[in-house]
Amino acid sequence: MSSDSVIKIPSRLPLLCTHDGVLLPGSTMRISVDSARNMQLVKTRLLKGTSLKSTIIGVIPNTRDPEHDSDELPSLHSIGTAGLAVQVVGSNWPKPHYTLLITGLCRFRVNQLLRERPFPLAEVEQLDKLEQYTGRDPDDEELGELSQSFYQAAVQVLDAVDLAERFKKALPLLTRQIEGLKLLQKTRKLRPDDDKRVLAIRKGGVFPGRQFSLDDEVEDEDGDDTALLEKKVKSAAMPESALRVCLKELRRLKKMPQSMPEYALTRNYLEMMVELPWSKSTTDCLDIRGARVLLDNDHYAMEKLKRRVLEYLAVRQLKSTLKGPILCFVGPPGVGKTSVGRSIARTLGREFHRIALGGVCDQSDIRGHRRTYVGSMPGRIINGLKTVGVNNPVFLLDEVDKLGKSLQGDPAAALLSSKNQSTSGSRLSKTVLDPEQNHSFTDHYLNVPFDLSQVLFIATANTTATIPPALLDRMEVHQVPGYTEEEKVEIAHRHLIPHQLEQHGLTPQQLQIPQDTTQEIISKYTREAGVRSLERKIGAICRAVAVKVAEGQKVSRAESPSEQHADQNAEGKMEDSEMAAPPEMPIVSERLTLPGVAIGLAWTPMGGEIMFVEASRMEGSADPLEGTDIHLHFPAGAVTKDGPSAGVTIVTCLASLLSGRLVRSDVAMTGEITLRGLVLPVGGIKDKVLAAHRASLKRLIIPKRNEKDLEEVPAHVRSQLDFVLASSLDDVLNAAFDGGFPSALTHPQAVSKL
Ligand SMILES: Nc1ncnc2c1ncn2[C@@H]1O[C@H](COP(=O)(O)OP(=O)(O)OP(=O)(O)O)[C@@H](O)[C@H]1O
Repeated sequence: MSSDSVIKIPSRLPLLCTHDGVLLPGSTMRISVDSARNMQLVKTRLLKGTSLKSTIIGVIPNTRDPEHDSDELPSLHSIGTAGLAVQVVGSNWPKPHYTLLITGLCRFRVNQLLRERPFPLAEVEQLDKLEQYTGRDPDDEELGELSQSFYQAAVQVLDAVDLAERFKKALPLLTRQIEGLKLLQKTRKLRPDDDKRVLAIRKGGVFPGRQFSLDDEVEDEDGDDTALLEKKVKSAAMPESALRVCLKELRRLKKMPQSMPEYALTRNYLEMMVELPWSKSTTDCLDIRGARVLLDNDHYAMEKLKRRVLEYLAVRQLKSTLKGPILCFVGPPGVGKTSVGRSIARTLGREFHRIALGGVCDQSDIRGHRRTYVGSMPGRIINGLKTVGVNNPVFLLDEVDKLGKSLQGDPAAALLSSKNQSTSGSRLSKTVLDPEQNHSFTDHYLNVPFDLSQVLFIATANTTATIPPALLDRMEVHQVPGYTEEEKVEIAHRHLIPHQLEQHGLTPQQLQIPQDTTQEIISKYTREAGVRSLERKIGAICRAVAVKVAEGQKVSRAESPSEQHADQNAEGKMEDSEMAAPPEMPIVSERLTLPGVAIGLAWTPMGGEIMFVEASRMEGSADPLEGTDIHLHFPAGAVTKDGPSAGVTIVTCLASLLSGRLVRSDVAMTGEITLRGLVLPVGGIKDKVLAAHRASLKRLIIPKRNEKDLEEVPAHVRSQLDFVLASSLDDVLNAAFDGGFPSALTHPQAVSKL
């Protein structure tokens, strides 16, 4: 190595202060310059200078926060790098600045700052030399060899003037570089603990004396934590297969650095596994006599349902391993379906959990997400088990008729067994409701079977029409019909009022609601099959009274709702739209002032409804009535109308229209009609009768073959209605019109031409 290859820098150097990046000897760096001092340096020294010496400047890190870089001299680091300005490019956009290309030559120390303006100039001492390793260095063999081979490789590429040749030379070098990097990556993966060590060493670097104690601390804390988890896993009493999976995951967890995202995922999984009630259960305390008392105490009326529930419980008592049917309570809202489910849990001494299925349209809602998904979690069944903490709760699957379907799979299928759902080859996927299979229900998140055979499932729905048939097939359906007014009054006084008083912190002395007030609320302020809205109205009264009690007034008796309403409005204290003026009732008579209108009875998922059917005729060309078009209309667009039970009403409506005679306004009817004029039976008789009774109708025309269903109608309701049991169209028309209706056969134009 010749002495002239050693670079010597001037003893006085202008200083360029940098914020971003540190120039090191031997490297080349692009530096953007825009501060006043640096701009001056570039203008007066680099652009005006003519000698090689004038292109050497000192590049020194400015340790002051650039935000506070003012006119004062920056806080300069005491050591900098002398650099050769290879290129200077000026630009005015976005603001005036220069971009310098500088090659670092050697380090220097600032001995004395000679001046500060227009740019700093310093007396410096050169610290190292940038040497060229062109030959073998006897002092450092390895460095020499490396430099030699690097040099040779570089010269080879330099020699290749032809582009193809150059590619051929450069490619193997590039490939080797990539392979090297890959290898490095692989070894990092193999030794994931490295990260942790690096972290610990870094901490140790700051406090060298504590280097290893810090490391140990991290390991210890982590070790304690996983040891605790391991203990929990072992004491969770999980089945063999689940335990195996947990132990495997624990082993993986121990090897993972905490900073790895998978660490948290695995931990969460293990925490979930240990919290599940694998073998925790409550002991059934079934006493049929006690159950009967409890059911009667909790619920007024609903005799048929309570009887069936008792039968179900009795069989369970006699045969503990019963893989019985799943009870499904179907009825309008607010008739006590959920509440009966809760009572069943109480009679058995079991935990109760409600799983709302309304609107669920993704299978993973029930069976969970696989752990590969970000944010994956178990489905509602497993979550429910975690919540109740035992493996034999009563699960109420609420609103099974409102399960949706989507691209994410059919949630109903997740509740059932289905060959299409096979998870691996011929193996059937284990599903929730199938008693033969649910002992090994596999949630996607857990990925190990959980035994659901001890869970008692009960389902509720408003209608069976939208329950997927395969699901319906698994269940034993029990219709829960709506209540009569009298039943509602009883329910209100026995259950709803005491419950609402308690909810609002009132005593029975502070608020007494007389029966006739309840009756008035029911008939004028609610129109529903169940008692939900009634309960809300009672709640509204309680709120109003609570205000008065809190203000110091004593309320001994609730005013009738209309008085109360007037009172509240006068005082302007309670703006409760729930207690608005009652609708005009009965609302029937005014509608039947024209021929061509008849009242039908419909069954909807919300209970029975009276339904007007209207027909009007206009000029037209339709057959069978030459020159006449008929418009048939079913008002109340929001009420779904399907099924054949409007048949008799439509015919009556048409008969009225064509004969110009009025249908009796206190008559409602239901029944299917055949082409030959026979009346066929229909469903939902009890709900329909109750709806007619609510609407103060007097006469009901129902199919003769539905006579047996009248048994379900409470006697006092039956006694207030005049039932006409129709087997033919003549029976219907005779009962619907005052003074009867001449036989259809005497009107040849009305005979079907089909
Ligand atoms: N026969 C009854 N005896 C006592 N309380 C009743 C009776 N029927 C309903 N209730 C009360 O009415 C309220 C509503 O009942 P619940 O929530 O069980 O209705 P639901 O039929 O499940 O309605 P949904 O279909 O909307 O879920 C509850 O407070 C319940 O206790």
